[in-house]
Amino acid sequence: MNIIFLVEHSKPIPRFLQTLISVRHMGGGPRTFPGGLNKWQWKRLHEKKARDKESKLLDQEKQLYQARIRSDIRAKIDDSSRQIESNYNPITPKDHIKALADRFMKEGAEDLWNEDDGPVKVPTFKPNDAPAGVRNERFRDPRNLTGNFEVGGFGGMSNLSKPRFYSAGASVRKRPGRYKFRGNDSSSSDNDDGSEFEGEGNLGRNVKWPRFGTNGIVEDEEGGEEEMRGKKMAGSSAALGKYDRKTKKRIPLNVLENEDDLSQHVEMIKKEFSKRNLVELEEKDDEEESIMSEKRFDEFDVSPLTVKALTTAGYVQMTKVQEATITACLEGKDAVVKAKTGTGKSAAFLLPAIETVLKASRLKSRLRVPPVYVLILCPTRELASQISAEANVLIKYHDGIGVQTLVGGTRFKVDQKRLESDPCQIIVATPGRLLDHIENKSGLSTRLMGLHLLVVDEADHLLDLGFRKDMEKIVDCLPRQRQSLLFSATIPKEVRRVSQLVLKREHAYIDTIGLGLDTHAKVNQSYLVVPHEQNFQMVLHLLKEHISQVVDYKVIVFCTTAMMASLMFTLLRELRLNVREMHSRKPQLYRTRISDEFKESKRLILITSDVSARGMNYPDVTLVIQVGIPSDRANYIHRLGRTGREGKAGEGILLVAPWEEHFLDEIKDLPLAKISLPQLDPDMISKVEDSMAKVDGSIKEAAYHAWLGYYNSNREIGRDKTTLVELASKFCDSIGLQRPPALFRKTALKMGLKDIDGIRIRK
Ligand SMILES: Nc1ncnc2c1ncn2[C@@H]1O[C@H](COP(=O)(O)OP(=O)(O)OP(=O)(O)O)[C@@H](O)[C@H]1O
Repeated sequence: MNIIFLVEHSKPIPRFLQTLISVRHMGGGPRTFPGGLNKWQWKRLHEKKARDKESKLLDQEKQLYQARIRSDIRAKIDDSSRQIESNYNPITPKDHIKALADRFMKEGAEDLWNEDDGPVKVPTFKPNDAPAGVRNERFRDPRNLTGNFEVGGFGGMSNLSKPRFYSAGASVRKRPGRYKFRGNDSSSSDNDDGSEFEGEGNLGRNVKWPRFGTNGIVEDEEGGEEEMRGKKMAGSSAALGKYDRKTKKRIPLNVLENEDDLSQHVEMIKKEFSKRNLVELEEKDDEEESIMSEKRFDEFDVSPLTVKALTTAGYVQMTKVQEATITACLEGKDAVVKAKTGTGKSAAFLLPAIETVLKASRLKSRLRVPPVYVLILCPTRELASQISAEANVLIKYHDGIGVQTLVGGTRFKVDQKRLESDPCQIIVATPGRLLDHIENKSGLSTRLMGLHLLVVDEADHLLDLGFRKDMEKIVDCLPRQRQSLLFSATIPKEVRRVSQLVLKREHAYIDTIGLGLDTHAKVNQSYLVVPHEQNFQMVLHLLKEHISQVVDYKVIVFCTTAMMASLMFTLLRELRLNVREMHSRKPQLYRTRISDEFKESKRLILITSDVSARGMNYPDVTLVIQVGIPSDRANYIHRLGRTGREGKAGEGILLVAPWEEHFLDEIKDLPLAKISLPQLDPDMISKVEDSMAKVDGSIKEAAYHAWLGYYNSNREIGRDKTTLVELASKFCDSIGLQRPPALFRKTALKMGLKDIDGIRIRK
């Protein structure tokens, strides 16, 4: 039935009518559907979607089912291992006797007792009460005691893993008053090796159950002794406990000795086990620590020319992160990848980047200006250059592929000219400069519309507040149909949440660290709590010590800010150390030169700020010193990650002032050892003071301002402004400033320090 609605155009259409109209529109008649599809194509598309969904659900079911089976098996294994463990606990002779006594006090076994033996109790026998070794049904049944029966001794006591008992045919001969036990075993093993239990006596009514005296002598009720030749007859008498008339209970010495042997034996086994476990753990640690995988690049769908370039560069095997990510990345999936510092993440995203370009170029080879197929974003200029350099190594044999770097600190026009003259398919950029190009309509925006792959290196940093706005603007200019990959050594939870800004909802999370440490086990980490006034002296002391121990030393000293790095550099240069300086206040050309020099050299100390904290691959750094707390835990990990790269060893020392100790809480899961404060050489202290006096006042003033700015923005320290300013004054003293430098009124206002005692405002 057709319903026709007459709707007055001037009035808005009511919501229910809108729904009905849209329903009717879905009805029949030739119509075009989104994407220019006709009705049947649209229908088929939806049928396919439904089928895909169904198969995905089935897949999930299958995985769940397998997981359930796995967990069942694991639970069973757990149970059985727990059982085995319980058998490891040797039963004490007392418990053993009690268990035997209990057994003979079962219903039907009353007649085994004399009146003298005490009241007959009928306790319920719990199978678990039995000693580990007592498993012989015939022995359990008292009726069997009147004839021959098999006993195997107390095998459960020494055989810890599996109960072995009564292997040989020990016999009790029915002869009243006499019990003879014969055992041909050695002292160490129980009766499972064939020792014979030979007892004589009336084991029927009124039987007197034998008790054992010392040295294998069996005592009867009257104290008569019977010879016991079986060495391991410990505690097989049921007639003990408080009903034993004997005032002095004699315990066979050899039994005790054996008990001792036994416990020693158990200890030995335990030690052996723990030793073995330790070795296994160490082996596992080594295995986990190794960054390499067994796989080779040529085992994956990587172009032979890339494999050739990799081989030329000395890469044959993949690293673990490369193996873990390559399939998902090549399949075009979005992914967040977390892997430790220095484990080859750059190549892990460069390989799929190159494959993306190859595939895309095949499809759209006739375009005049090639689109940018791959965009790699990273936080610093040096890192962008480093990634470009690595990309150039990998595309060495691909003639048609080009990489270009867009970073700040270089001339914009030069960038533009290069973009026009040599259009490349891969761009490595820092967000600021890329935005400049996009906003200046240099033609790059159009080329970016053909983007296939976006890589965000150091993703947690780029999605952090400092870069967030720029990132949002950039992502807005990119096509939605693209693959996005986020890489970092640290992916805090908040970052995973905001990663939706870049990623599709359905993306892979590849974490090669898992529950392990975020740092490398081969990097020794320690911290020192240093009073403020000794900070510079302590750095000098640590450097001198390291230099004296490591011939080819290569040290990075991280300072909290650029200006603090500048002060530290100037002081250490004054003290004639082989230092270099690198931070954001230096011109780009200088930074590039220092970065290249530090890559190549040995016996050099780089004094730097956080511009060097992430991604920089300076080979063979032997020590990283962090002076003052880093901005957060992730920053600590990245700074430390400049040493111990490619699975090598390294060392990291963190210097904190007593009021910075709260930061240690943030990294309490990391293995930092506390170093006690070393005695500083008075000569060295005065040298530092002399050199500090020679440092230019403007450097110190800038350092003071930077110091105040850094700690003022620290959530913990910046909260109490009065204390902050007091600490700042102490810092002033330590760098030889007579009084705190004045602040601009505006700055003081912004920092919330205007009316705080000790803050001077510029007139
Ligand atoms: N398959 C490989 N075989 C040998 N060396 C490799 C391989 N992959 C990468 N490398 C080397 O490992 C070093 C570290 O790589 P890279 O800089 O990519 O680490 P990263 O994981 O990105 O570190 P960070 O987290 O600090 O950024 C580099 O020197 C690189 O050349």
